Amino acid sequence: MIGHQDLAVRTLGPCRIDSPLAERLAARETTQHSVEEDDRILFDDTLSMAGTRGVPVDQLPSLEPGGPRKRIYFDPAKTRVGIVTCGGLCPGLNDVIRGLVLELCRHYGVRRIVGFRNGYRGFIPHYGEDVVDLSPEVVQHIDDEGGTILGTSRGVQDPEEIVDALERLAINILFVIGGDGTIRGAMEVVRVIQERGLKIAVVGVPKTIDNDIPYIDQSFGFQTAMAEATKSIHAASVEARSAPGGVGLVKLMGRHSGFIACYSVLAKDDADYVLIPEVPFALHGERGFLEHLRRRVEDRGHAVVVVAEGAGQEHIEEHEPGRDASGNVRLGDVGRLLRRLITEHLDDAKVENNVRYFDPSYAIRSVPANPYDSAYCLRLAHAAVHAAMAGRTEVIVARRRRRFVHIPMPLAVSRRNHVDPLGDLWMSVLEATGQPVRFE
Ligand SMILES: Nc1ncnc2c1ncn2[C@@H]1O[C@H](COP(=O)(O)OP(=O)(O)O)[C@@H](O)[C@H]1O
Ligand SMILES: O=P(O)(O)OC[C@H]1O[C@](O)(COP(=O)(O)O)[C@@H](O)[C@@H]1O
Ligand SMILES: [Mg+2]
Repeated sequence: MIGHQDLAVRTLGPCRIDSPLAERLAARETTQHSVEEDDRILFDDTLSMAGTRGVPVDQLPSLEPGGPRKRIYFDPAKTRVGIVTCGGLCPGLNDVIRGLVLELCRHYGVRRIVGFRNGYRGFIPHYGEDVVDLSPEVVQHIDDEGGTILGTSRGVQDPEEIVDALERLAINILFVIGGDGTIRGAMEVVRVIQERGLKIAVVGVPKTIDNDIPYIDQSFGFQTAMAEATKSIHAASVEARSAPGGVGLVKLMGRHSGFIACYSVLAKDDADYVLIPEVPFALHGERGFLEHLRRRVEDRGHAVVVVAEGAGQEHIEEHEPGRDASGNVRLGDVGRLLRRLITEHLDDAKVENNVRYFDPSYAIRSVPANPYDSAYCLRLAHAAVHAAMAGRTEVIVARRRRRFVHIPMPLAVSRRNHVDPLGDLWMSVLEATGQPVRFE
């Protein structure tokens, strides 16, 4: 069970410098829309969960609110900042970079910001990467493009060498924009910073199109990626309805978590089946997926199947799971497997069929953020700057139940966020598709 110690945020030291934002904060108080800096945000949000703690209200587990502080730790005029993006692409990376730079420069008066190129390898001399000077002029329109102007990479790098680079460049604050791997890497960097007795803040902005980082509301870029995915579902539906025995099959990203598959199906209510990693399914037999699909095609003349890339891995026999440079398990191709099995099964049953396979793959994550995600990215960037200037470290900024909060990095990587097979989201998916609760 999560307790106080899991939610405690580390700081570099007391805040002794008046914030340039102090004047406009004077009238702030906790309301429905903001939380005062000394207040706390409750971790549990139901009576039953809070009740099982059996402690007085002021001892309930709570999170530190995000947002500006009246006094800060770093002196803006003497603060040097680094930014790095790591891991897979996600819509909104450029928005976050832009938001960090604009907030640091325009509101805090920080003048020296550098971007490290191509993820953590940008710190390592051996790769010969340059650093990029970042200013409001450089970042002004970068949000018009997908990807990240800094580049990104996978692959573990030596934290000692990363901290060497931070020391060489006299960096006081490092912003890391990345997923669970990036956060684990950042924790290693924090460890070395501590061992060397340095006062460098490391603050993360969590990035994941899979939406698999826990304790936060939907991650930035998710809505954009999900909206892109709906285009393929629509195309699959059109193809399926336009051919005798049409089956539209769409494979979407989602290694361990089927959020993109679920939400895009709810948004484009055209799918008959959704298969996700969290809900194992049987392929064969009377109550298996293939037989159910056959009956659906015979009854209605067509069907649409959406599968998350991490689903049904247990059915992929020849696959020897290797790992990518970051240590992530390489998945077998469930899309191709299903295309073959569906065709064979319908052929064997003498059901006329036309299976059309869609794999939008990188197309859903390489696009620019939509306006909702852009606004969200900007607000996350603001929260990250506020946290770092106030000396918070080993922390990510996140929105949880619509409040901006500081989540300690160890908690953010302590588990993965999954679609709960007993939860409301999966229930809605079952209602939308009409598929059975289990294929068994
Ligand atoms: N356990 C770890 N310790 C240190 N660095 C890690 C760890 N896991 C991943 N990283 C590094 O973080 C970066 C991004 O990780 P990756 O898994 O590729 O993407 P993401 O951050 O999106 O999960 C890579 O450079 C990777 O080597
Ligand atoms: O081919 P790549 O770049 O390794 O990325 C593929 C993976 O990246 C993702 O888009 C996101 O993964 P990360 O959050 O670990 O970067 C997954 O959905 C997908 O499996
Ligand atoms: Mg990851």
